[in-house]
Amino acid sequence: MAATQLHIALAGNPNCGKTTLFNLITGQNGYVGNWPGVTVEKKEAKLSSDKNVTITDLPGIYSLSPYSPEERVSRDYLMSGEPDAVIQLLDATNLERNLYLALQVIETGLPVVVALNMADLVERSGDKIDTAALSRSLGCPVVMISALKNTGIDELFSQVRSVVSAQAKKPAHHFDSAIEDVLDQLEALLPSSVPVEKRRYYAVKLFERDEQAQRLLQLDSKTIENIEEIVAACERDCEDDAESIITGERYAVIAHIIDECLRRAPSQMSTSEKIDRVVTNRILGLPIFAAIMFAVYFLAISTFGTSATDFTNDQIFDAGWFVLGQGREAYDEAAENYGEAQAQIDAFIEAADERGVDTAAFTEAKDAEDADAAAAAVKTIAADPQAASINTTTEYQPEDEDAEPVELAVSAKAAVGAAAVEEPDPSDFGPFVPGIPSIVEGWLKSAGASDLVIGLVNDGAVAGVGAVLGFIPQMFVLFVLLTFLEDCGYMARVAFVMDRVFRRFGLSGKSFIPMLVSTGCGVPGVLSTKTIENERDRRMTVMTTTFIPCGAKLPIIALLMGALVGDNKANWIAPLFYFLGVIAVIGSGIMLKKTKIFAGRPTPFVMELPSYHMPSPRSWVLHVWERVSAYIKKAFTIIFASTIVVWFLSNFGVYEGAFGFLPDLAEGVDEFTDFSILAMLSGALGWIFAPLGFESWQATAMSITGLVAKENVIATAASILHISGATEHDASLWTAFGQMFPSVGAVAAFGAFNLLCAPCFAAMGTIRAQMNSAKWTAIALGYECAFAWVIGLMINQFYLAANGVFSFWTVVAVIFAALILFQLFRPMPKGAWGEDEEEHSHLSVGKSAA
Ligand SMILES: Nc1nc2c(ncn2[C@@H]2O[C@H](COP(=O)(O)OP(=O)(O)OP(=O)(O)O)[C@@H](O)[C@H]2O)c(=O)[nH]1
Ligand SMILES: [Mg+2]
Repeated sequence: MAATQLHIALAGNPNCGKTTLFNLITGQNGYVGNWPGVTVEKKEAKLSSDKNVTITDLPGIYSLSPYSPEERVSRDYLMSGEPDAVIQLLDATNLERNLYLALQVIETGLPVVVALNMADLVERSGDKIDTAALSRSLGCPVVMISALKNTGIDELFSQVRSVVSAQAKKPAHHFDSAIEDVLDQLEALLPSSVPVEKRRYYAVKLFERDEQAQRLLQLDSKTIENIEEIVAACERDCEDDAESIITGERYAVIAHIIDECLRRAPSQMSTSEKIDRVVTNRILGLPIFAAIMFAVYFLAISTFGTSATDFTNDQIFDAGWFVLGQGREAYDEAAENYGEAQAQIDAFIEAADERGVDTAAFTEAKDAEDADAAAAAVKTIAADPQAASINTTTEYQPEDEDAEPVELAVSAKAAVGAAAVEEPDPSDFGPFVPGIPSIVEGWLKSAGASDLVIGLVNDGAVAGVGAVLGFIPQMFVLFVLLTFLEDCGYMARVAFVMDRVFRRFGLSGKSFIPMLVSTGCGVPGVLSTKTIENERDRRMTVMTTTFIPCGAKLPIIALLMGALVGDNKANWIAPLFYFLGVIAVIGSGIMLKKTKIFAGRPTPFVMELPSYHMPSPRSWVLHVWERVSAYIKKAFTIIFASTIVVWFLSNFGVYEGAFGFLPDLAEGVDEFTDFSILAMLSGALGWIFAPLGFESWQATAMSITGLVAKENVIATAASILHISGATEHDASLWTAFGQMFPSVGAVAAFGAFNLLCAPCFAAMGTIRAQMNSAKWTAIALGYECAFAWVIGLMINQFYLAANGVFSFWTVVAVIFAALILFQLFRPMPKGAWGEDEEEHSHLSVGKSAA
């Protein structure tokens, strides 16, 4: 190929594999999902094998007469004059439907190569396609390919190159001769500036009364009148409207082509159809979906994922760990002995102090962490006659909270013995890997860093970012499972099943696709609402779709579960938070649809169900990696920056009239963070959350930083807990987190609020762009926050009421509950659905292979 720049467009029906092909030939990583409407914006990239060729992946469309925004994107690009050639991709397992668009694209007069994708599936089904005959009928090259299995791609590009350099041609297919005559008349009326190969396209468009084409051609009023007369005459003859006439003609051409080029294998019920019988079953469909999502969240959060996350949080990002199990046991025993010894000494010193013995030397040595000096001081104190007569006992609670407390002797003799017990060093007990904080602290100390810097790095950055990274294993499991469900084709069925539910309250299954995407991330979720033509439905979907827990909310769920149920008990709670999101969407849908602003019939929902297939390992891995890496990137950028800010805000503050670094300023005060700027700022907002049971400044701070990015909820928790030293006494982040709240009800309310309130900055920006109106953005975010607050209020107040605590807020909660129930169950207001007949959704199953 010469060094000229070539632009090639990838056009085709939704879900025919355009993005898969695009990724294959450009090395990009665009979003592939096994349901229609994945790509909603065009995307460009250079061909890997030839940088002079630019490929444009277009949103899938059914026709060139645009109805929805993404159909417009595709048509405008095709007609912009930019593409030098079009690869018209067809799902070869579903030729009829796909040929409809192909004919229109061929009519545009652009150089077209038809690529029949999914060759592998066709072969498996036993169907035979005569590509030579098809090429003759369509008047352009036809190539069998498989984007997934990478076959036929070289042949495809050699054909593309030859059509680009060949003479432009008029389309080869013809309509009924009466219609062709009319089209000829219209062609004759076109300005001479329209090139010969585009004349038929514009003739057809004028026949269809396409406004855009009329405007583009800048016809004078005389010609327009003329055209109208010709079209109207034809309509009278055919007793049909112009658009339907053309549609009918195209289908007649298609029927003829299919007859000639396709030999079907004897039909039998395919495996796909058998599976669909069960999973889209009227009664079983929903319970199956619920069970599957339950399993997904259970597996991700409660099983493998949890132990891995515990490990990262409590070992890697905390104390460190033993490579061998025996080391751990021996170390634990030694640590227990040491703990007992310390308890004996402390009790002894306290008793001695009470008897007036001077214990200052010991306190000093202990503060200086000088073990030898402390031991020596104990000996000196034990020698004092006042102390020598001490003889009592003390109780010691081992680390393991379930273990019985131990009774220990407290006497001079015991203390001297205890002073000889050395603090165990993990490295003496076999291979030990220190945790990141202690490694970092070592480095910083040796570099002469101050306490402030060590605190900033360890309690701020390492604790915060580490806590977020700690959830990667869970995130990984979640995305592996979700990607599988999306790619194998199951999720497309769920959209169909949900359509039946949504339709009841006037939304269509189309609104479910954005929810599906939002399970990964709300940003593409909100973007994918573009496929919803009805503006009211689109706005409502934008408003509610981020209720679905995205990947970044998963750590919140995991943390909540830990705090709510502790270790391994009732760990089936986690999946419920996913359903909280689903219920919030459905409930909001029902309530909003009964308001004037959103009333209206659901848009008809037509969706092709793709055949089931095993996802290709490459796209599976890529997809999971894409999502996990975005999460990691966020941890090191926005979360990192946020934790630094949180650290400063929680370490600096005013204590006894002076402003400064609190650990120095308020030395010896345990809860010094209470005097921090963060505590002041968040405390001022605490009243908002008081009725929800979490007015503490810590919980408020977490909720607010969560608005920047949801990961911040845990990053901030980890940071605050490390600064205040809470996790040092307590092995796990979970328990320490739970202790920040007055009750289980408050923890649940906190979770509900943070999962349902306005999403992160990125998603809010997307909502703004999608709504394209400041007013609607405010309505959307306001609704989300208010809804979240009300749900949180009800959870906390009803929990309190169940425990016999009533207040003014109990009444408010009851009123809200009554209002919600009223709005949910009152009948649809009269006239809200308009006059027209009820429309039904259609299910059409693509011809499928096993
Ligand atoms: N068996 C098989 N599956 C394929 C092939 N090409 C694509 N697929 C699958 O078809 C599904 C849809 O692929 P996409 O590339 O997302 O389709 P698209 O045309 O970009 O869809 P939209 O963006 O919705 O218009 C995915 O599950 C792919 O893995 C193929 O050659 N063989
Ligand atoms: Mg796509």
